[in-house]
Amino acid sequence: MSAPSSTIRIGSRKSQLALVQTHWVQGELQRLYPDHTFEVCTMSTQGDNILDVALAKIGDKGLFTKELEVSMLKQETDLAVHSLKDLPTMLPEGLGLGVITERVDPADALVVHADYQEYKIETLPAGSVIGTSSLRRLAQLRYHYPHLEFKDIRGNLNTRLGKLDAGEYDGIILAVAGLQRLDFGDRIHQAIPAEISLHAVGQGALGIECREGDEEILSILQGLAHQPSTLRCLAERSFLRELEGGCQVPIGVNTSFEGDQLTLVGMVASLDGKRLIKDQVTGTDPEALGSELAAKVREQGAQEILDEIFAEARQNAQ
Ligand SMILES: NCc1[nH]cc(CCC(=O)O)c1CC(=O)O
Repeated sequence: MSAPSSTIRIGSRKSQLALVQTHWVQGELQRLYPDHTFEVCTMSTQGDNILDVALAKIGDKGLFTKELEVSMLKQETDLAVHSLKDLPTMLPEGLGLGVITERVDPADALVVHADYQEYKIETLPAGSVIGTSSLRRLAQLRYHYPHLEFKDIRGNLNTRLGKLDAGEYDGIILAVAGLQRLDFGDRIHQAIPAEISLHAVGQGALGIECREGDEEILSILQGLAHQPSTLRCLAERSFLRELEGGCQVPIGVNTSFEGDQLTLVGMVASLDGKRLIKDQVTGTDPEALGSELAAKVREQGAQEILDEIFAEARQNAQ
């Protein structure tokens, strides 16, 4: 006789993007394990409740993950689906990153107002107003295009596109992945080349968190594993962890495979866009690549840039 089927509870934020991602995971797991029942439990996180504050200024790690984590530790849910880039590199005791799914395009995208259709990021006229809430996008774009103006933008995808179309911005920068997942792929005006904007650590992949040592859940999650995406994202996360950066620091990466050789490109930039330190390493051990690259950019002054940003964040928090 087979074991009685059990119900596995999946925690998710309530945002549209989170729900699309969670329902995709639920569907895939249900297809792979038809004898189990997969149930979605939605909850609000701290990050969802402070939509009108400039996120960058909050700078708290785990803003979008804490409530989901508490519920797993209380055995109320069994796993949580995150955009990997929102998942801190250090997880609470008792929890771990169970699996990384196949990554979609990790690039950033330029979305433009109707009057700016003729331009690309590299041809936008001086003074064009670009909306972004990401320090990483801001610092890199300022570095390459000091003649553009940058304005903070918050809210979910619909809100942001609405503000753009209403004329508050000439263009905004969003992740290709989020736009595609929410069926706004037709609004992608330009995928910004990696030479201009290195993407966020883990961008475009999902990270599924679960209790450490929960062998049943860990083995179920292996059904969703994607090896190349996992190696790339682990190298990126190792780089970020070594630099002790959260999701709100101007750190960008890019990874690529040539045979079994993984290349990790990483950069740290100052918020004024005046300094940008970028380097790369190649090898096969993702954790080692991340720490090796962190050491290389540190030698070139990355730590000073990060220390300035942390000092300013502490001052803002007072
Ligand atoms: N910062 C919020 C966030 N978290 C995940 C995505 C979607 C892209 C992804 O899965 O990496 C987005 C939106 C964005 O950056 O435009």
